[in-house]
Amino acid sequence: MSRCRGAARPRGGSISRVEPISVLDYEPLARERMHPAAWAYLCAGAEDEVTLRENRAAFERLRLVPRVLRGVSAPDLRTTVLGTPVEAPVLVAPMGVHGLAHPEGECASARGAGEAGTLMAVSTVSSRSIEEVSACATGPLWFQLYVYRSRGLAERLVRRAERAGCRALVLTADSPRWGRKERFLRVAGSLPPGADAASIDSEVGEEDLAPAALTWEDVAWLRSVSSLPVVLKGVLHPEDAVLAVEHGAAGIVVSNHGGRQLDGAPASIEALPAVVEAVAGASGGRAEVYLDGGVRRGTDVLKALALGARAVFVGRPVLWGLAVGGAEGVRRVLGLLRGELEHAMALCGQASVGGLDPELVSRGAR
Ligand SMILES: Cc1cc2nc3c(=O)[nH]c(=O)nc-3n(C[C@H](O)[C@H](O)[C@H](O)COP(=O)(O)O)c2cc1C
Ligand SMILES: CCCCCCC(=O)C(=O)O
Repeated sequence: MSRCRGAARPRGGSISRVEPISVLDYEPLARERMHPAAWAYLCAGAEDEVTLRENRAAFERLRLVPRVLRGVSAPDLRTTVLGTPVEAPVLVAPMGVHGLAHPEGECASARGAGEAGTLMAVSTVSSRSIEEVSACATGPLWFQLYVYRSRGLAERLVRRAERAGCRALVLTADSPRWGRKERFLRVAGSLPPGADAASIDSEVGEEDLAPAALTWEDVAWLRSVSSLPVVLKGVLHPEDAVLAVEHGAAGIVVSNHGGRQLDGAPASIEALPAVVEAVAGASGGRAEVYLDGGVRRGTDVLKALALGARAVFVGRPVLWGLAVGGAEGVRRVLGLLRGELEHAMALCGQASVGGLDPELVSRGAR
């Protein structure tokens, strides 16, 4: 399969001659610019990519039921995430090795995110070190932590993230081992140049880089070694959401890792309502719930917000924008999503992202 998703798009390069008008227009343009192995890695889901496809299909099954005559002309998209103001509830997901998409890697992505008025989560396996990214960034950063078998490495990374000014730690919980990205394995045995992991390359030898099988005690451990808020990423079961709150998580990302870990896991948007309900019960609304996976349209963002997400993270489209236009491409991708969200809110009669109701979303025709 040549594309990251199944939907029909214009073929034959015709779209590449005009300015992209939607996020999805960036996908074929990015593919033209990237090494085939890098492209396969970026696109890949795990195994048969059932969950990867389902992330999109589940959004497409949902309907928005607009309210009318509400006098909404300029919806307010501004919000906060763990107290940090953002221009819109559309954040940059932690993704490794941005250097596969652009030589400036995460430095360009962080500039693009900042210029779009939002925050970026920097991956443990970023191509540029957390110090370099922080030096380039024009907006707030969070740091995504993979805990390897060496806990000493994890603690050193946390210290570096703190010194670099990151405002939260995102602990990825869905990766006790790496998902099998067969689409990538079929075309390449290894990643092409650009796939450095600068923050950790300087720290360890290969033998330390196996992921650890974490337990809930590790969440408590992370909280004990840092005063930064901890966000748990990769939660799909409501009981895990409750445990996350009980172990002190300030936020939860409902995520199946963009379909890259357990194939057959539910779509994130399907899992969201039960997690939102569980977190509301367990934390009285203090913990924030975010979503990622398959967000490609402003209407997807609106559906997720209406179903209780405080914000969404966007993954692959940010790398498409990065490949096509560096920092400016990232800014434009985020700007397109923001513009579409604003448009959808106006058409749905919604004045602000704070006042959305699950009633806005329906599973079928009314
Ligand atoms: C190329 C690539 C690299 C990723 N690297 C990481 C990572 O280092 N840490 C992590 O927690 N998630 C990682 N993810 C998962 C994203 O954070 C996010 O969950 C996912 O991309 C969201 O789905 P979307 O791409 O459909 O928007 C990666 C995803 C991709 C596509
Ligand atoms: C050997 C490095 C694997 C990094 C995994 C990054 C990730 O979470 C993803 O690609 O997905």
